Amino acid sequence: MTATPPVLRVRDVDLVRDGNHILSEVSLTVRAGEHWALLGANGAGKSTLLGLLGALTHPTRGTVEVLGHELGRVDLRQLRTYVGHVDPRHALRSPLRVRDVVLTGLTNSIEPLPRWRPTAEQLELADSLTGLLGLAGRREARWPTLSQGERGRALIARALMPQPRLLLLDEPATGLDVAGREQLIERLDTLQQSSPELASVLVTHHLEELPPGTTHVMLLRDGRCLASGPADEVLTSDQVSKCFDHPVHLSRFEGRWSVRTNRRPR
Ligand SMILES: Nc1ncnc2c1ncn2[C@@H]1O[C@H](COP(=O)(O)OP(=O)(O)OP(=O)(O)O)[C@@H](O)[C@H]1O
Repeated sequence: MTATPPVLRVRDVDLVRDGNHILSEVSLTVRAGEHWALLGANGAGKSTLLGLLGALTHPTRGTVEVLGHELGRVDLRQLRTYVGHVDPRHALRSPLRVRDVVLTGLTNSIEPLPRWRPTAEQLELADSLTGLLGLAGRREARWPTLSQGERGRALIARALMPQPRLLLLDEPATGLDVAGREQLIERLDTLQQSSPELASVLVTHHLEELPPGTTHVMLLRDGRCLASGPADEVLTSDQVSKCFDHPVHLSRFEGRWSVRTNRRPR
C-alpha cells in the first residue's frame, strides 16, 4: 500500500533574484488537516514563499511538490485546481454580484467566461460556501458595495469553489478593522472545522491574526527558516523576539496569541 503523499512538500528551496537570495534552503511539508502560518518581519520572504506554493513562481534551486506532483513537470492548470490562492489584489473591473464572483473560482477567471453556465450543483456549492463565510445575506450584493472584510471572505469562498486540497492566504486581515478581523478569524475557524482534510498556509506579520486552529508555524527571517513545527513549540517569546529582532513577550488566551514589547521595570 502506498502512503498518501503530503499535500505540499518543499525541499531545500532557494530563490535568487538579481543576485539576491530572497529564500535560502527553505523546506516545508504540509499534510492534510494542517493549518500553517508563515510569520516574519517585512521583507522576510513570506509572500515569495507563498507564491512558490501556489506555483506562481519557480525556485532557483530545490523542489516544490503538490500532492506528489513536482512543479515544472506537470501541467500548472491541473495543479492549480488543487490549490486555492486568495489574492488580496484581485482586480475585478465590473460590478458583479457576490455569487458570480464566487463562481469565477470554477473558471479561474476574474470575469465570468462568455457562454459558461454553472450547473445546479455548482450554484448550490457557491451558496453553501458564501453561507459558510458569513455572506448568506450578501449573495446578490454588487462587489463595489461590499466592505473590505466582506470582499476578503467572498474571495476565500471563490478560492474554495474547485474544492482544493490546500488554501493559501496572503495577509487576509490586512486593512480590516477589529470587527472585520474577528469575523474573518471566526469564519476561518468554522471552515477548518467543517473541512477536516483541507490544509492551509496563511501569511501574516501579526500573531493576533492567527486563527485558534493554527497547528503549525514557520518563522522566516531574511529568507531563511528560523524555526518550523507545531505552533506551541515554535511560538515562544524567545523565538518570536529573534524572528522580529525585537524583545517581545508572547501570550496565548483562549486559543489566540498576542505579543507586547518586553519592557524593563522602571
Ligand atoms: N522580483 C523580485 N526581484 C527582486 N527582489 C524581490 C523580488 N520580489 C521580492 N523581492 C525582495 O525579496 C524580499 C522578500 O519579499 P517578500 O514580499 O516575499 O517579503 P514579505 O515577507 O512577504 O514582506 P512583507 O511582509 O513586507 O509583505 C524583499 O526584500 C523584496 O524586496
